[in-house]
Amino acid sequence: MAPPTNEAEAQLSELAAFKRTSPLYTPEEATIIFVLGGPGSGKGTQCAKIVEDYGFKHLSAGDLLREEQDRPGSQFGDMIRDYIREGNIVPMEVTIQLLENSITAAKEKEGKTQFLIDGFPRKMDQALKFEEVVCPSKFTLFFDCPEEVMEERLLDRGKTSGRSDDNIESIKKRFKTFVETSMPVVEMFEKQGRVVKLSATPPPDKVYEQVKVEFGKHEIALPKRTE
Ligand SMILES: Nc1ncnc2c1ncn2[C@@H]1O[C@H](COP(=O)(O)OP(=O)(O)OP(=O)(O)O)[C@@H](O)[C@H]1O
Ligand SMILES: O=c1ccn([C@@H]2O[C@H](COP(=O)(O)O)[C@@H](O)[C@H]2O)c(=O)[nH]1
Repeated sequence: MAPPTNEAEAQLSELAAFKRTSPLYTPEEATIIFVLGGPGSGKGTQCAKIVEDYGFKHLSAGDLLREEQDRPGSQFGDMIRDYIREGNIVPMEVTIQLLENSITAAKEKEGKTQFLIDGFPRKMDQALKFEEVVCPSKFTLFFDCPEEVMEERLLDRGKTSGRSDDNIESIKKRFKTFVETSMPVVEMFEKQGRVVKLSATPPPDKVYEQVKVEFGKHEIALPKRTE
């Protein structure tokens, strides 16, 4: 077990986003789509397709946390490693600050205005705080998938992914966290009429066809090709 967890956790309230009381960006300045679904439901696979066609910036909360975990000198590295291995949700301050930094960088350096936030928010406090201090979301794309399908996909991915949590023990913990901690977030957004729910069981191209239909309904247009 990594020792500096408490020390790292004690630093969290010092992060810049948490000193604000209103969102950094308006929905006109940044179109935010949250992408949720159980572990292995195919969020990353669909995000890659959306990026190719629609030009969104894809920000995976899990990838950002893994990068921070491996960044030399990170004060949060050991803490993140423990949370991920146990399938738990890293304290929201870290994840929100990483997402905010990436959104700002993509806006300033790449001129991006549309963002897919993949695998986030996974816990109620993250959902509320992100919309309060970073930007309100447009809607949540939710990929619905049975556990047995997700388990088979993750075990298969685990043969080559090198991920510390693509093993049966961590997968079971991640499913539990998803049901107990993340589904209430989806249910809250659903009550607000802000969820687009799709079946993630068909093959990737079939799932993507549903995504495109829903994007059309929500007036998310394909960029005009110049050539
Ligand atoms: N519709 C699908 N049908 C079959 N296999 C799929 C489908 N979508 C994704 N996969 C495969 O399942 C595995 C998990 O997909 P992916 O990484 O996109 O899921 P994820 O929801 O982003 O997972 P995680 O939350 O664990 O990061 C990958 O190996 C991927 O190739
Ligand atoms: O908002 C988040 C998102 C992710 N985590 C942790 O990362 C792992 C892996 O996430 P993937 O989306 O499957 O790549 C997840 O199990 C959590 O431990 C998080 O803490 N907060």
